[in-house]
Amino acid sequence: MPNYPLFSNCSIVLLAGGRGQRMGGQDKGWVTWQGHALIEHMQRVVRPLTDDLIISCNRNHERYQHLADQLVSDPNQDFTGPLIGILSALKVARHEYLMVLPCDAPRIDQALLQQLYQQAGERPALFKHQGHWQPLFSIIATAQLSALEQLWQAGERSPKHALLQLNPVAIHCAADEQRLANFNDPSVLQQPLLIEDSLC
Ligand SMILES: Nc1nc2c(ncn2[C@@H]2O[C@H](COP(=O)(O)OP(=O)(O)OP(=O)(O)O)[C@@H](O)[C@H]2O)c(=O)[nH]1
Ligand SMILES: [Mg+2]
Repeated sequence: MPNYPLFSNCSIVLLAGGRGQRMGGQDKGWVTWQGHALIEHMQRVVRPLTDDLIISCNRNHERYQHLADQLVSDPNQDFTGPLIGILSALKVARHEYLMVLPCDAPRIDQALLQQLYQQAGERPALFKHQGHWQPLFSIIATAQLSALEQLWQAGERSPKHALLQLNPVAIHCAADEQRLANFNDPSVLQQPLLIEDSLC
């Protein structure tokens, strides 16, 4: 029997606080794909990994509460982007590290997240795919909160630019990596499961 949680010193935040404009203004976490909400796909993968699962959301709090250990919400209604969700999660995270994930990447799996976890350290670690940093697939020491807050106070709103200020470690992905795929608009909801995917 494995010991749960599998990542012993790591909180995880699922970012679900966006406007979902490209999904017609829907709360993306509750958009259904293959019979389950996107947030349910994500929660199924990460639930065994942590005993501190945080969901950053601005709507449907009661529904999200059933899936998480803690909820955070943005301090205002402006949808200033995911960096505010990351900051809010860093403030309440109970562990030394915070793994950051979006709510709309239902192809992720534990093997991919293990790669991220293995790079946990003083410097943030981020996936890099086809030359592009993926700041919403990252792991950050909670001790970096004050540095990120200073950047926020100075007007920074981009998670990528903020994390790049902290000299991050890149985790390079294969060019054909599918597991980081974001579901941004309704057209992708028609995509089938990959052959190796399985849903409990
Ligand atoms: N807390 C918080 N999270 C956000 C905010 N904006 C985006 N996110 C989250 O960041 C991730 C990436 O954002 P997008 O893929 O652009 O999602 P979105 O902003 O809801 O969708 P669009 O309105 O179509 O851009 C998603 O998991 C969002 O839920 C925000 O203002 N606050
Ligand atoms: Mg957006």
